[in-house]
Amino acid sequence: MKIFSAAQLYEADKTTVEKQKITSADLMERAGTQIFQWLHQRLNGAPVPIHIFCGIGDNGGDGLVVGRLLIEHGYSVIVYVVNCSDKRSKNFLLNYDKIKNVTKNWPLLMKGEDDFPEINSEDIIVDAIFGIGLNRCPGGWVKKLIQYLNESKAFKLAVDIPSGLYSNAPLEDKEAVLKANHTLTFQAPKLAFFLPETAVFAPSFDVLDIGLDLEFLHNAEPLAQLISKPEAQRFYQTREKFGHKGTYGHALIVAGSYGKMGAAILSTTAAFRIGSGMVTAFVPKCGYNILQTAIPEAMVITDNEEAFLSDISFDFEPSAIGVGMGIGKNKATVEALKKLFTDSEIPFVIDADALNNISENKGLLKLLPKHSVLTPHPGELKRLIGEWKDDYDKLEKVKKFSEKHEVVVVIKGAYTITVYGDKLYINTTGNPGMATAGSGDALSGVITGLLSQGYDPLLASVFGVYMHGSAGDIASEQMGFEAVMAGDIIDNLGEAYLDLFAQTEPENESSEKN
Ligand SMILES: NC(=O)C1=CN([C@@H]2O[C@H](COP(=O)(O)OP(=O)(O)OC[C@H]3O[C@@H](n4cnc5c(N)ncnc54)[C@H](O)[C@@H]3O)[C@@H](O)[C@H]2O)[C@@H](O)CC1
Ligand SMILES: Nc1ncnc2c1ncn2[C@@H]1O[C@H](COP(=O)(O)OP(=O)(O)O)[C@@H](O)[C@H]1O
Ligand SMILES: [K+]
Repeated sequence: MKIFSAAQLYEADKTTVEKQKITSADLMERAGTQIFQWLHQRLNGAPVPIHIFCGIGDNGGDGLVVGRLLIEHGYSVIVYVVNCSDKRSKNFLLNYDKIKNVTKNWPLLMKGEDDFPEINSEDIIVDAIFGIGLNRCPGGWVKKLIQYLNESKAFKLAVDIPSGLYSNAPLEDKEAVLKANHTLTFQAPKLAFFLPETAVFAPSFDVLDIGLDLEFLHNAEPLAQLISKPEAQRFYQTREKFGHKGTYGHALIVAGSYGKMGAAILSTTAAFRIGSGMVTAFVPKCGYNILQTAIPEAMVITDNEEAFLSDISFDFEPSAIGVGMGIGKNKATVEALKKLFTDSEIPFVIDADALNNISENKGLLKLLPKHSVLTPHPGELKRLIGEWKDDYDKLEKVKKFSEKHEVVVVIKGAYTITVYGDKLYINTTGNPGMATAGSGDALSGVITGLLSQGYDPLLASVFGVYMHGSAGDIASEQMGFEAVMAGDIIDNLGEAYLDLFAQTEPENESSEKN
């Protein structure tokens, strides 16, 4: 699914009105109707008080449509107009008149703090104050209203985007944004929903299709691509009936040091589980027995040193190399990395201490084979590219870094973002159960294993991140977030493959009605 900027959505809006020969008010009616249906399906006529806060733009107009439809269906609704400006939009005014036709009273005009209503914790708040047209940070009593609503325990449903959040620009004041419980967003998710500083305001969302022009949306260059199951299914490369272990490549995992041999075990196992034909682990001497015992399927080559890596030499040609997990920062290891990068031409997956060693010896970057994959968590990324002002600044810096060094950068996190040149791919799988030691080692093994099978570096990254998160989701469903360990993510990679093409249960009839 594509993520568009606010400007693109306004364009899509305009094109749709022209091509479908409808008015912008018709489009607003569609949008408001979708929100109404979402609520109606869930509330099924329940007499719960619904407080709808409408701004004076088209987001407010949507709120008025929702209010009118709810009132027509007998719900208990109070509509407020957050009267922060005289410049009411045309479609706001049209729907302001229309709502008067279905209710005896005009909506309540709010002009300041004295007008803040009492809201009970069982009530529902619909936030239609500001949408993607926000052009400055909410201040004064409107900011106070947002804070007042945030303090309420009532369920908060945001229309299109939580008020105070820019769809694709940095946060100015985190005290002036509505903390929605759920957001119903029109046509396409907004970039702000996926970035750490702003995602907290939209922790869950549904995308409502309001029928914007498909041709426009198809041709528009998105800000980012969202990677869900349909995209992952397209990336999957079928296993051949007559394939043999050589067909699926020979991955080399260069990992481990004294006390951190687990990292090597996790990456090696993950490379196997994602489908690598053969995997060799290159470890310090102290890891020999450990690896051979833990993973009989793997071949093991050892360094001359007992406790760390000092000379990474091997006499075969791997189809992919994953390096860095638990290797430490010994001087000899830095030299070994220099030689490894210089001698190899195939793309690497570079993780953990290999990244930290690069950060401290930036010259190493120039030696990386083109299209290598770097998998930093936020701390490693900071060491690599320096501090950033906000999430948007971070993305711009990573894009430049990716372009300059011709590498794929996987920014790990709750929504892992893969960056290649100026393209962004945002992953949708994964959960807080994966915030556990070694889950990153599992990911680097997964991506190395996919590279070894012939997935190109960008695909291996985007598909690998999806599969890793999906395996984590399956593990969490089975055992709960807290109990998940990195090994459980790896153990469920097979289930993640099965899930990729599993038939979903048909919805039962009653939930289809309405
Ligand atoms: N573009 C589309 O595809 C569609 C948009 N629709 C709705 O239209 C919304 C966008 O509507 P608008 O462009 O009218 O903009 P908004 O309704 O988001 O709000 C902008 C209005 O509030 C004012 N404003 C902005 N920031 C303010 C602040 N901090 N303090 C006080 N006033 C402020 C602006 O000057 C403007 O009048 C969308 O979010 C969506 O809800 C839907 O009705 C239908 C389709
Ligand atoms: N809250 C979360 N939601 C989704 N995925 C997460 C979450 N926390 C961590 N992860 C994933 O788990 C992995 C953690 O990697 P990393 O921090 O390198 O761990 P380690 O260094 O312990 O191996 C990443 O792939 C990250 O995206
Ligand atoms: K809103």
